[in-house]
Amino acid sequence: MTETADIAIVSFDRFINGSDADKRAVAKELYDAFSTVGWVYLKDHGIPQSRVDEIFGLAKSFFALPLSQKLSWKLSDPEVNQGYTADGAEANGGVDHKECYEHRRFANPSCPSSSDLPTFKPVLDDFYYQCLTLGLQVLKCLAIAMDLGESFFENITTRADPQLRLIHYPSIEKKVVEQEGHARIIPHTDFGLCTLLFQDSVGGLEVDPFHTGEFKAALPVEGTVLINIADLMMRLTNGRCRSTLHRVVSPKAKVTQEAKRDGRDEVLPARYSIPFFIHPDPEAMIVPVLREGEKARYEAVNAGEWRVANTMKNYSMEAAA
Ligand SMILES: O=C(O)CCC(=O)C(=O)O
Ligand SMILES: [Fe+2]
Repeated sequence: MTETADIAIVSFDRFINGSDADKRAVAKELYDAFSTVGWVYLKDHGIPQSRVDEIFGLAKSFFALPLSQKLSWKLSDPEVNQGYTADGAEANGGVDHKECYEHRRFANPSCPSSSDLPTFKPVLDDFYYQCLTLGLQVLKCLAIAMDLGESFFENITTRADPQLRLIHYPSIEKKVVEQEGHARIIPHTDFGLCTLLFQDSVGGLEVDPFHTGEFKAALPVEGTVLINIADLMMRLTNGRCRSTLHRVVSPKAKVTQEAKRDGRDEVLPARYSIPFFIHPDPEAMIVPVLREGEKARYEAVNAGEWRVANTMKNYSMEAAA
């Protein structure tokens, strides 16, 4: 049975409302987590649970629409990277069993209108800004921990256009998702600076913190948002913060006799999750910040080109067309 990943639960309240010493203490806790497993559960983060529940509700209403209607908002341009991606249309080296909707900050040409889903856009826009505010605070916290100067990340995120993603993993037979090369989402690292991840209570998210091939469960923890380091932050910190592999598979929860008897253990329930991927300004150059005597482990990359190239790798735009 998969063990549980050792991911710290950190209260963010002392960073938002505390003294300078409190802020530094939280910054150290975050940095310790990000430089080891690469993940943290953040609680008291300022986004009310009722709002998070509301967004899960919106996701359910959206994904419950007929496929033909969802396809009218199809994501088809990696530079715009906004809209709907059907189950099977992502081509990232394996077979995922999921469908997604991406929402952006500045333009959402492929978004349901108020006549399709009355509150969808305004509520998502609002949630987007709550996630952006929290994400920028987390970056500030990291800048303090690494003595980069409080506004280090502010300077490279003034026009940042992160990606709010709604994911639906449909109910599916276990034997389908457990085939070789299949998963709800196959092992990957995220490629921006960091990701905020809200998950429902179903479970199945696993991380391989030290890249040993031993995936461990990152169980849902009520009232928290998971934050994980992504590839650009790893490059920027010359590997000090770690972007680690993760995947979503069958939850390893105990099966009750009752569920076994009537066959419910053979079918996974639907799962929903909401990642928010934070990317820097497209013109930012991501150059490793070195400590004295240290050699750069990564080449400088342009954040905009990096994002488009990695988005293209993940989607088979032809298949989706
Ligand atoms: O659904 C999840 O919990 C993880 C999603 C994820 O890793 C991703 O979209 O990059
Ligand atoms: Fe991910």
